[in-house]
Amino acid sequence: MATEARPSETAVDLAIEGMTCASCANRIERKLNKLDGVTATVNFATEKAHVLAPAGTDAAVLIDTVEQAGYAAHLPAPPGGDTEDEPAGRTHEPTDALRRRLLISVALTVPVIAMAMVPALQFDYWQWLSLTLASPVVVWGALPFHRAAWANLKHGTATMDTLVSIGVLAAFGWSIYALFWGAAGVTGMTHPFTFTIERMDGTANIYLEAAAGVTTFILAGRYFEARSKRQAGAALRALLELGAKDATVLRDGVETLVPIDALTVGDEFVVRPGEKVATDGIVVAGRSAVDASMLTGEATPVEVRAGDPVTGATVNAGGRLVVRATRVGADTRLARIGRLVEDAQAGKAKAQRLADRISGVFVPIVIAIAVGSLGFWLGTGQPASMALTAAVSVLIIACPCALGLATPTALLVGTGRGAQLGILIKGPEALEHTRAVDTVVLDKTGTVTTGVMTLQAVHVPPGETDDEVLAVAAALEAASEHPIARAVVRAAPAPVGAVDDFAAVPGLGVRGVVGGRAVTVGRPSLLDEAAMPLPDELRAALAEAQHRGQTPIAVGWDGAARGVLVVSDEVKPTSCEAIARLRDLGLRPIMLTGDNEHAARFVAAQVGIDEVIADVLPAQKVDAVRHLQADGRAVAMVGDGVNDAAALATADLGIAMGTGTDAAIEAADLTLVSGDLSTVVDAIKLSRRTLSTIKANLFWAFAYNVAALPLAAAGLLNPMLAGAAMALSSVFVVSNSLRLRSFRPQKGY
Ligand SMILES: Nc1ncnc2c1ncn2[C@@H]1O[C@H](COP(=O)(O)OP(=O)(O)OP(=O)(O)O)[C@@H](O)[C@H]1O
Repeated sequence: MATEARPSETAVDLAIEGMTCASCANRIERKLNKLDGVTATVNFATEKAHVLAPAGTDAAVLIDTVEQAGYAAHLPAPPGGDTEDEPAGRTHEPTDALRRRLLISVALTVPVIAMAMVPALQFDYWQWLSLTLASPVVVWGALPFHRAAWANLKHGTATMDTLVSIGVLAAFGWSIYALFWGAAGVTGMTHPFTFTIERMDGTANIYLEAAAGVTTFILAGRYFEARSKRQAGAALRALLELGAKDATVLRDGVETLVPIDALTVGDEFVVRPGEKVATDGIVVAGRSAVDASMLTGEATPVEVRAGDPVTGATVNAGGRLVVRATRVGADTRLARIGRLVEDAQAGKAKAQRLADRISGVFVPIVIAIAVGSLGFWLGTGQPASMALTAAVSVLIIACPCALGLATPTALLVGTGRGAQLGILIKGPEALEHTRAVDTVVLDKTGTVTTGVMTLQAVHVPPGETDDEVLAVAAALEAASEHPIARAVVRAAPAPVGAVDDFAAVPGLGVRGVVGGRAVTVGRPSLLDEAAMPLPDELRAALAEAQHRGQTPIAVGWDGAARGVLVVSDEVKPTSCEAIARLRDLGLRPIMLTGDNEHAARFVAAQVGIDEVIADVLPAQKVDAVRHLQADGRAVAMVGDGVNDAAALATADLGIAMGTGTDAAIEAADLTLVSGDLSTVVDAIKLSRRTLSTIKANLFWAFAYNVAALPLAAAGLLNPMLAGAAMALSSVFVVSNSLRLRSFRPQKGY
């Protein structure tokens, strides 16, 4: 997850060009971090740098620093703004150039390899034709590697490109020497492969097929890598491009089409059937069904009418709507989703940080091993050709490009696929957290239930009227965001007066002054505290409502309890199945709620949860999670409310409902856009699969390097085969990551 900027800092995102390997990202990161007060994360897969710099830092300084390191940087186009131009103009071009370079190199390399391998093709002096064909490949085909190696050299560093460049040039240089000054150019045939150690003058051997072959294989690896990287990023771009491009604004009854940027908060705009909702807002007129499947993966359109919120980029499936804009530009839900996904993709998993560090020290060590094996074989009296083969193979095989790609590509694809399904994964840490989870703690209201409460009954003692109690309670509750408060306000008979000195007591209720009366609404204990104990008949009504599984709240003012309001909500249609699926996954569901025990058990029984922790205050929710953790459980917490935020952050894995409060979403590791509980299972499964993909990638990339190095140093690997194997390992890692694209939720989409 990318770190948030503090007030004294600014966050700058830069698009970086010219990185060829993960160690380039490391270098840029180190350079930027050397600047005073700067913390930078550079991601090779997304080709972006996320920089936190002291407030007022000029982006030009950062760009300069990147350029000094030998790469190009520029400020990226704003998300949702020029996104159409950006991928078409910028990202395709380097891939096309790379493709041309690759195709020409392939055409020149095939005959070189064929001549070296098939004795029948070795006419007299064939080596000179080989040289003619291989030279452009080694010089021009491998130019990106040479250029990068040169830039590195100037800065006293070495990267993967250094290995490739030295390896290719060494093989080529040797061949030239052998042809012009040795015996290679005069005999009819040489044995190009050195699996067997030849005890003869090494100058009879040339390695042009190796030099050209390595270049071509690595170019191919880079090309496929670049292509896959683009494909992987496409999911996110598709998401950001979902937004409407213009809006039909309604001013003084006249409809005008304006570009989306011209829309401001408070504007009313028209959405005709089939059109996209321009931005987040509240319906002020009309009735329709809105299809939000592109954001939530939820196939069934949702009914909306005046007063209901709608999200930008969703599609109006029914009638004409007039919507008042509440959020525009970077504040919209779509923009926020985009940022969350991008942040997630920019993050680095712990394992990857280790891989980055290793590849940082790896290159010099490899060069040392290469020089060492060259010296060793020469010292033991082997022909120079054999010693050179070993050294070049070491250089080629060691390039741990696959290592650098292991995490970013899997994250890119996994989080991209998640975004399509309405599962927002905050970063690699979130993935690591899903691994061990064995217990899922679920908040009740808004998570297992719809969170839309309705007033069921009003009980008043003699001398009070239902309407008055309700009206006074509603006046106070109008200032609260709680689902209970909304139910009371909705049910109130007439508009009621304003409230002064409003105070919410989390998990207990609300207090304030309405029309000169000091009013308290909430749990009976809150009224007890205010010396307004409930009379017996109200206590009886309260107990009865609780037994029915409902939520009663007490109302009192001026020193006396005035009534009991009973509210309840319904279980979400998908909750029951979701709990069953959580159990299938081996997870233990527990309900944790601030509501009364009876109401909690009533709901729990409907969805198949048998463990209930009820009557907990918001602060105690954290304690409950800690308790479970102290028992050795790895806890996932699913919640939606402000009162859940601390528990979400405390849990090993916090999962927020996208329909919930911002506080909950900020605190969570995963956000489920749809607010559908059954997505929890998919989210855990997708996260686990992404994590295991990362691990498999890292394992294979590492195992390959570790296993192949000694073989190469022993002179048992031909440089060309080393090049092919190296390229294949990168391609393997990237395609393994791409398999995450096929992740399918169990059902319902
Ligand atoms: N605005 C309010 N008006 C009336 N009662 C309230 C209000 N806020 C809280 N309460 C009382 O406090 C109790 C606990 O509230 P809290 O917000 O902690 O949990 P909840 O949201 O109802 O349930 P959950 O923890 O499952 O989300 C409620 O059941 C209610 O009795």
